[in-house]
Amino acid sequence: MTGRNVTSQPSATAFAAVDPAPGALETPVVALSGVSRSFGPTRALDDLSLTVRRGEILGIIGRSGAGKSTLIRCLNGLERPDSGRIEIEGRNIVGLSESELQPIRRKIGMIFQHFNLMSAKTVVDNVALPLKIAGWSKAERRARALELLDLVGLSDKAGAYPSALSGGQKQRVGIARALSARPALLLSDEATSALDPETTRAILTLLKDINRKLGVTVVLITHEMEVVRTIGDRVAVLEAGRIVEEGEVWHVFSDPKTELTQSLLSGVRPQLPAHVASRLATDGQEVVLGVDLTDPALGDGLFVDILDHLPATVHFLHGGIDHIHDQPVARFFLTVPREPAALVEDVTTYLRSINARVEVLGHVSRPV
Ligand SMILES: Nc1ncnc2c1ncn2[C@@H]1O[C@H](COP(=O)(O)OP(=O)(O)OP(=O)(O)O)[C@@H](O)[C@H]1O
Repeated sequence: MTGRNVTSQPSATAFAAVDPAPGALETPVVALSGVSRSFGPTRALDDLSLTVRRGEILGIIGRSGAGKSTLIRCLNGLERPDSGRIEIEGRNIVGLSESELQPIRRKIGMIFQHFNLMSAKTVVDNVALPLKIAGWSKAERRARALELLDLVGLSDKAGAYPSALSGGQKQRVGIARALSARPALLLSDEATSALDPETTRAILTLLKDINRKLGVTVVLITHEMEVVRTIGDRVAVLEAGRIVEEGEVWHVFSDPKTELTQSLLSGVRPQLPAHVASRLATDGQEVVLGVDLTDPALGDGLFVDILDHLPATVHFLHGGIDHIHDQPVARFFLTVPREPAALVEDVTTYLRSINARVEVLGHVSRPV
């Protein structure tokens, strides 16, 4: 069997990058086209097309019922679409029999919100389980499982049972198990949703590390925008079984185009202060502007220059500069007096001239 040789240097082997087949580098790890899946009258996936590039971390976000779980189940062959193609490393898996799906499922590791560990098995046996199913010898699978426990920082827990582990440790075991058969693709279904913020950060750091060191492509489904923002390279927004917005994380997070994305990201982007938002009206002496800007010079004084450039009657309400994957992005709110009439236009023209996106959010009466 290929890919099961174990060397005498566990860590080196565990960290070795996944070797793609010749020519596979250009093939996306996942390519979906025109995938539909209905349950009675509900179209859970609706003519969905999506490509996952090799080596990337793709976050899939969407409201409850958007079709995220159905999508992930289609990717690992647990759900059959009514129509469309699902290619895993170039092979269409739609229509394959269970036995034909087995080797493809081995290329896909899966981690879950509630870890799904076997309570009657030790940590090392949990990690080795997929290898047992794949027919590895006892010695080989134990050696591989120990390498992976080393990779996830749990060498000292090999003989423990899951009940003796914390949530974060259980998820590390889940990650080690998912990686045991050297998958090309790791599917993460709300893997940090049951963890506290500190443990979440540690698990995300581990996932990013694994992605970079092993070259494993990661698709993560989550309702936690912070997760995508922290480790995602790209993000796809799902609504009613379709992708409604897709792009690099820093780009989508700094300039979300659809109302759905704006609403999903409201917790991780500066928002209009509540005392102003509650008073927004179609009339009032002050116009409220929302401004989004991405520019490498933002961190080098551009932000201060912009504020300096504005007339003294324009007030900065709230916002600032953030960094998403080292890209400085600014989002802020201004009030501009409605009179003189040309002022709002002058301010808007200036901000647009430096490539900011400016939105008139409404009016408020003084005092703001
Ligand atoms: N086995 C099923 N039988 C009937 N309806 C289903 C089934 N699976 C999913 N659905 C429906 O398909 C739609 C998409 O469901 P899905 O579970 O994929 O959404 P989701 O985005 O994962 O939601 P959540 O975030 O709440 O888990 C929903 O309307 C759901 O009720």
